Amino acid sequence: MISGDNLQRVIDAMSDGVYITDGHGVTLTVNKAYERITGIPRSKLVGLHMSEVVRAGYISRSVSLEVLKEQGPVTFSQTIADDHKILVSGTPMFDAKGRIEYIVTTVRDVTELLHAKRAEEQLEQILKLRDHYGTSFDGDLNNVPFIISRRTKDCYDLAKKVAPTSAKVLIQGETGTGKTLLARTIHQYSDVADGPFIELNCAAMPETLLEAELFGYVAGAFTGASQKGKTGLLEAANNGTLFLDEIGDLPLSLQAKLLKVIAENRFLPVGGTEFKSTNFRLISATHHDLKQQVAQKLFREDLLYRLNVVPLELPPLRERTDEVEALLAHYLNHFNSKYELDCQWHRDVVYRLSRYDWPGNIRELINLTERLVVTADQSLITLAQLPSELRGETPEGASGASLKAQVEALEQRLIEDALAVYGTTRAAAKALGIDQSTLVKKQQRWRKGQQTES
Ligand SMILES: Nc1ncnc2c1ncn2[C@@H]1O[C@H](COP(=O)(O)OP(=O)(O)OP(=O)(O)O)[C@@H](O)[C@H]1O
Repeated sequence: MISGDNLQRVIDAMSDGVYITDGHGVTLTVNKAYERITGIPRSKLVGLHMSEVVRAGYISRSVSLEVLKEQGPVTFSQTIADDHKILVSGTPMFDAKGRIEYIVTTVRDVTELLHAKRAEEQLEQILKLRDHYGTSFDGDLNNVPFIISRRTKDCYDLAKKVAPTSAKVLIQGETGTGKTLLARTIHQYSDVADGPFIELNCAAMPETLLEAELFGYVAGAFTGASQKGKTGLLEAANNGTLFLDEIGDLPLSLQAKLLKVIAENRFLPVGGTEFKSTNFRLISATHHDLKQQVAQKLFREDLLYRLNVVPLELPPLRERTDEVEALLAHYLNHFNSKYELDCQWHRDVVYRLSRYDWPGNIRELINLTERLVVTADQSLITLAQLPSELRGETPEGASGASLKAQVEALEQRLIEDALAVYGTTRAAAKALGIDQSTLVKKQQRWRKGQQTES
């Protein structure tokens, strides 16, 4: 049996707070951890009845009194000084006659645990965001063949040179020219390479959503906002890189807010009152001529100067024709192994494609290669398999079909091609200058047509 001083030494060695009363609720002792957690010295408590402890204002609620009332164990959580959250559990100890002899209460400070839980939740949220925004790149950068001509090499050389500095980089280039790949390269060669690479396409969503994604929001900031609030990308990119693609499409109101974030390294989440600090490497990209946008008052001049410390320009593929052959060879290999095929380019095809002007640039080349590989009837891909606009023929009018049918067929092909190049109905519709709903309706009509034919 442990008794007297030894019992006190034992409970003092415990990391949770311990509070012991007799069977009437009179304080017998507390341990050192209890004194530390609550800030109340033992000398002030010993001999006091729990109701007096409450009356004296040391605690707001006594678990021991509740144990006496319930004649059984009781647990609850409480907030004490400095916003500390404690978990209080009272357990009765009965004598041989079934009367409560002692009440032993343990007090655990769970503030740290809650912080850790909150941090865990935030981490989970950030990982989700990264999953959503950071994985469009498939594979390891080192495995990407940097198929680059002299002109593109200059651009990559400059990018690698400025990567270890904190200078802001603005990449200019048409869609599919490799802006994201270049931004990732800068990140990989930068001092924050171990941090996150967070990517946001500013043209992809409406203004309010864009603001919520970037700045995050506090719980209940607006109808439909999640209970927990949401970590914004500005915070998720902390100690890493934030890549803002299509920055030219950032609405003016958000341009002003972004400028402030860049100047102050802090921001207010939507609906929040407390600033959050953040520190990230900013890389932006656009296919627009931002100077022209400034002249049209669509883009803030002060923001342009901030972003454009190091301008990098990725030329369109039609100006890098010496890369086309290598790109065709590389992506043919890639899709051959992906689909376990053995397709080859006919040299006329390579010749023809080297002279094509690739409005969708490298992405169009990749999509075309995949399409040709998976639809090939034979291993040699010849000119006959190329879409007619790439073959350089004009088949329209030669088929004898009605004008309406021919227009429809042309429309269908243009939409299919745009989908192949841009990947989504929204982007394809935008490129073709039609509504997304119109494009989807047409697709549905064609699908129905196919079903009735078959
Ligand atoms: N030098 C290169 N060698 C091989 N593949 C490349 C090269 N540059 C880009 N690519 C590939 O081309 C595709 C398009 O590149 P990326 O997504 O970087 O273009 P982008 O300019 O960011 O396009 P968008 O403006 O539409 O977002 C990607 O699959 C990328 O891996």
